[in-house]
Amino acid sequence: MKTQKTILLVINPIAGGTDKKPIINRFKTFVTEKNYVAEVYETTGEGDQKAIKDLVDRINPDRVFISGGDGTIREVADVLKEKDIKIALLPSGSANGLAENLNLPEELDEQLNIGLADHFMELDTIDVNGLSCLHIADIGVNAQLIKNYEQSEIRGKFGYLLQAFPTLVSSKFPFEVSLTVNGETMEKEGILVAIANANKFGTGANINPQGKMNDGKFEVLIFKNFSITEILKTFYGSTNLDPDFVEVICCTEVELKTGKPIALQVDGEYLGEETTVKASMNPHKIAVAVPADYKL
Ligand SMILES: Nc1ncnc2c1ncn2[C@@H]1O[C@H](COP(=O)(O)OP(=O)(O)OP(=O)(O)O)[C@@H](O)[C@H]1O
Repeated sequence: MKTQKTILLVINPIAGGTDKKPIINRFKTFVTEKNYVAEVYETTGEGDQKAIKDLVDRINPDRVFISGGDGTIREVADVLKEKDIKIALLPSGSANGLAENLNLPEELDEQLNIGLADHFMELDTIDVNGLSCLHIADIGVNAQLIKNYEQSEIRGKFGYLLQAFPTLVSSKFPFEVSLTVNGETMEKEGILVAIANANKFGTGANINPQGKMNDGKFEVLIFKNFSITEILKTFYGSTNLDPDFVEVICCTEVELKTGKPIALQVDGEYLGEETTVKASMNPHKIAVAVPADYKL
């Protein structure tokens, strides 16, 4: 008798503030009908990486489905680093940045079909202060916004919106930053410095139109000021942002130093205030399931 392969679902029950039972139940039925064994791990927020690692070592899944926001994807990718296990996404966070960049459909069954099919992208991973980053890390206003959101009671997109105003009037911005990139050190001033593997934030704003998630490089984007016109352009996916608003440097390694501690976020998760951020391209890539018509 042929041994059945196992598909693991790692799911964050609190992501996006929605009930996850429908996703878990549908996942179980769907993969069982396709003759796989379904295994589910629900994150607890404590010691998940160790627990997932132990589970993966024990059950040796054929691939791992991840349901949550980018924070959950990042944590699982960290565990699977150096293991040759493919991942698939069932987005359920409040802002699903990575899924937005991969053009994943909204419908759960379509996502499950893509996850079980054989179209993959070898996604770059960046090390940011020792953590894996698949999507976008940044210091400045966006990270501050995520911090304020995480401390608030309201989840979901509305929660982000509510935090926008107090964040934008904070006295911390703009800040001075020294960047060492491509063998050169430069002094800049900005409101946000992003280290971007992907193009878009989870809100859909296309901050890095030139970025490719599988080219072995990332972009450093220095947003210099608040320009409503340019911010709106990012929302409409313009590939033509004004250099007075954002400066873009393509590289494989960067060091950022700020005079005062500035909020840092990696893939949607606030990581505290830092004065130094080091990022470098990790030689390890992770295969992620993409729609058949996804253009690499
Ligand atoms: N059961 C749980 N209880 C509390 N926190 C949890 C639990 N499981 C995971 N977490 C925490 O959730 C965070 C990751 O959240 P994730 O990014 O997946 O969702 P989100 O914040 O709703 O979505 P997004 O990042 O798209 O805004 C991590 O900090 C993790 O420790």
